[in-house]
Amino acid sequence: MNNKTIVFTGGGTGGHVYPALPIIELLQEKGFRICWIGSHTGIEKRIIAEWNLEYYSISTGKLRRYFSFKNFTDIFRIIAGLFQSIKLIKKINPAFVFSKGGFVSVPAVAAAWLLKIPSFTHDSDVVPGLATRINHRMTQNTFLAYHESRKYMKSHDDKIVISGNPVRSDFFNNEIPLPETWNKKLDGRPLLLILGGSSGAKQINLLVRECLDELTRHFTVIHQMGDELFQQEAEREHYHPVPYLNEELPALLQKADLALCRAGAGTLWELAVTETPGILIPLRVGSRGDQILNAEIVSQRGMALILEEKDMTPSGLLALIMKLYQDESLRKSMVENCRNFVNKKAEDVIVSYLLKES
Ligand SMILES: CC(=O)N[C@H]1[C@@H](OP(=O)(O)OP(=O)(O)OC[C@H]2O[C@@H](n3ccc(=O)[nH]c3=O)[C@H](O)[C@@H]2O)O[C@H](CO)[C@@H](O)[C@@H]1O
Repeated sequence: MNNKTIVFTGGGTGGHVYPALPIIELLQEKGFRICWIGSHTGIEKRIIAEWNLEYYSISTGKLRRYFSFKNFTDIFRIIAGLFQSIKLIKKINPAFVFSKGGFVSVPAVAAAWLLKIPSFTHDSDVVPGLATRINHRMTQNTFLAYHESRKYMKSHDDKIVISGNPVRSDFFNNEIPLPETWNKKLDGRPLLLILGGSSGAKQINLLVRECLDELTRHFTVIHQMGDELFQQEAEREHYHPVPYLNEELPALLQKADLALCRAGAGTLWELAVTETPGILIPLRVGSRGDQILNAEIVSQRGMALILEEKDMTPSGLLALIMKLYQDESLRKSMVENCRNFVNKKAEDVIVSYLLKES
C-alpha cells in the first residue's frame, strides 16, 4: 500500500454526510489520512469540522432537471468546481475518491475520473439521486442501500453492490449516557421524539403545534425543529423544542418510546438500529419523491407506519400516534422487524471493497 490518503466528498444535507462517518472511522483505524471536498457553506462543512477532518471547499452548483435562471449561473460554478477539484486531487494524490452523493460530489468524482484515480459512490435512498446516477458512470463500484434500488440504475449493473446504509456507531450502543441537562428533561413519562431531518420539517412543526396539548397529556415530547424553523418561545411543560440534536441524538432515540419523523434514508436506518417504532411523514412537495419510496419500503417491512396524505391533520396525526402507542403487540412486532432488518454493518461491506483498491 503506497498511498494512504483518501478523499471523501458529498454534502448538501446531513443525509449526504453522516453515513460516510462510520466508513471514515474504519479507514482511520487502518491508518488512512482522510480529506473531504465539499462546498463553501453547506452542512458538510460544519459536520466535518466537528470530526476534525481536513476540509477543502470548491464552488458548487445544483443539477436541476427543471427550468430555472440559476441553471445558467450554476453551470459556471460546476465547471469552476471541476477545475478546483482537479487541482486539489492532483495535489492530494489519493488512493481513491469516495462520494456520499449530493451535487457537490460530481466535480470531485469527475476530476478523479479525468486523472485516472479510482472512485466509489454510495446512495442511501431507495431511488438513487441524480448525482449518484452521474457518478455511477465513472466509479469502480456503486454502493446502494436496498436491493430494490438496483432497478433504478440503467447501466453498469456489474458495478453495483448492495451494502445497506452505514449508521454512526453511537446508535448501536445502548449504554451511552445522556448528558445531564437532557436527563433532567426526561421525567419518566413516555417519550415521543420528533425529528425533522437535517433541515427541519415545517409541515411536521405546524401539525405538532396544533395537537401539542393532547400530545403532552400523554408524552414528554422532544421536538427537533431545524435551525431555521426553530421557535424558542415554544418551550413549555413536557415539551422541549430544539433546533438540532448533536451527540445526544443516539441516546434519545434509544430512550424514545415512539418517533415521529420525515423519511430521510439516514433517519430510517437510525430508527431501525435503535429499534424505535416510528410514524413517518415523508416529504412530498418540492422533492423528487425519494422519501415517499423510502417510507413505503420500511412500512412494507413492518418497521414503521406512514401518516397518509388523507390523514394529514392534527386529529389524524394524533389518532395514529395513539394507535401505535396503545397497541403494544404492534410495537413489539415493529421492534422485531427492525432487529431483523439490520443484519450486517454497511461500513464493513463497503470497506472490504475499498481496501481492494488501496
Ligand atoms: C430535503 C431533502 O433533500 N431531504 C433528503 C436528505 O434528508 P436529510 O439529510 O434530512 O435526511 P437523513 O434522514 O438521511 O439524514 C439526516 C441525518 O442528520 C442527522 N441529524 C438530524 C437532525 C438532528 O437534529 N441531528 C442529526 O444528527 C440524523 O441523525 C441523520 O443521520 O437526504 C436524505 C438521504 O439522501 C434523503 O432521503 C432526503 O430526502
